[in-house]
Amino acid sequence: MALVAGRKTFAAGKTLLLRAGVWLGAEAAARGGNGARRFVSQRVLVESDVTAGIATIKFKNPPVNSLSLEFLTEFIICLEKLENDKTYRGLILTSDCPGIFSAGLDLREMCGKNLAHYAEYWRAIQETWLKLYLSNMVLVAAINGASPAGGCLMALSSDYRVLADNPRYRIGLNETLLGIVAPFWFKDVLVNTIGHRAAEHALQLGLLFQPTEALQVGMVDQVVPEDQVQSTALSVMTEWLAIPDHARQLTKSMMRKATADNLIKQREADIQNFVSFVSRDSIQKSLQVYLEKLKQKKH
Ligand SMILES: CCCCCCCCCCC/C=C/C(=O)SCCNC(=O)CCNC(=O)[C@H](O)C(C)(C)COP(=O)(O)OP(=O)(O)OC[C@H]1O[C@@H](n2cnc3c(N)ncnc32)[C@H](O)[C@@H]1OP(=O)(O)O
Repeated sequence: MALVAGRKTFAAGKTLLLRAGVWLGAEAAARGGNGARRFVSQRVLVESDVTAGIATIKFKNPPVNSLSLEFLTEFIICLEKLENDKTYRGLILTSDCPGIFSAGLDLREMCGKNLAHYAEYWRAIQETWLKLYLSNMVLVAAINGASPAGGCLMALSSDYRVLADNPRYRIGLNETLLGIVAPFWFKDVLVNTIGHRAAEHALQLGLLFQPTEALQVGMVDQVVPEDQVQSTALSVMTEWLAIPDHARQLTKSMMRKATADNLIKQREADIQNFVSFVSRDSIQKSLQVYLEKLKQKKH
């Protein structure tokens, strides 16, 4: 296993520093005789079935798979590796943390840090989304836990969503409940998925949907018993992979390009908006109060 500290070049000529300990070597994979490979990185587990051309990424950033900068850095590297390796045509996104798909953005990255950190963090969030949303692979989200805000965005950026039937696993863009605002591109993805009226309702109220409601509003495509999430994701994937890649990829791009371009053309302005919004005293206070509430919930 190669443990390195290095630099990763992102769009717009910017760089994101890789933290020491980030895994870089696919060669670290344990290779089975049956075409199965398993890549191990600290926060992102990649299992793959080479014969089927399907990889599974399991988020492994306990306790709640928050999208910390370190997690995002590893995740982007894994995504790039899979995207560039023509072996893989399909990718399943799921969680290794029981009961949580992802708690969304890591609130600690947005609290009490300096402006340069907020900018670096937001660039990584943008990069993650663009890579997911525009992936040439078929993406199926096997949502095996709670999926608020940024966690929901990751699921919404997939091509198909299977959610475990557990009323505790709520999904939605709940930003307003934190006193913050979902950025326009989160909103665009939600509108593309559930339509304008339902999105307006959900976004203003910060609705987190239980599985049956999420299915009803079109936020997920299927709700299945918890122990069938992975097998259902796999059979959906097989169905999607039966379509010729070039035709499906061009169609996906036709459907998604305008939404992605909307961010790409104003990435720097979007970063500046985020930095000035999140660094306001009132927003810092809201986020701190929210974090404190989460902590106190236990006691
Ligand atoms: C003018 C317009 C300009 C616009 C500019 C942009 C504006 C900003 C846009 C930002 C968009 C934000 C997107 C987001 O994703 S924000 C994050 C939203 N996430 C949440 O609200 C989820 C919060 N968490 C929970 O609800 C629960 O933790 C959860 C259901 C996920 C799990 O519950 P469980 O009971 O299992 O676990 P705990 O609540 O006890 O949590 C365990 C510990 O984890 C900490 N925690 C939880 N969530 C987060 C998080 N998102 N970030 C960091 N830390 C988190 C929690 O505090 C516990 O910590 P301790 O063990 O230390 O107490």
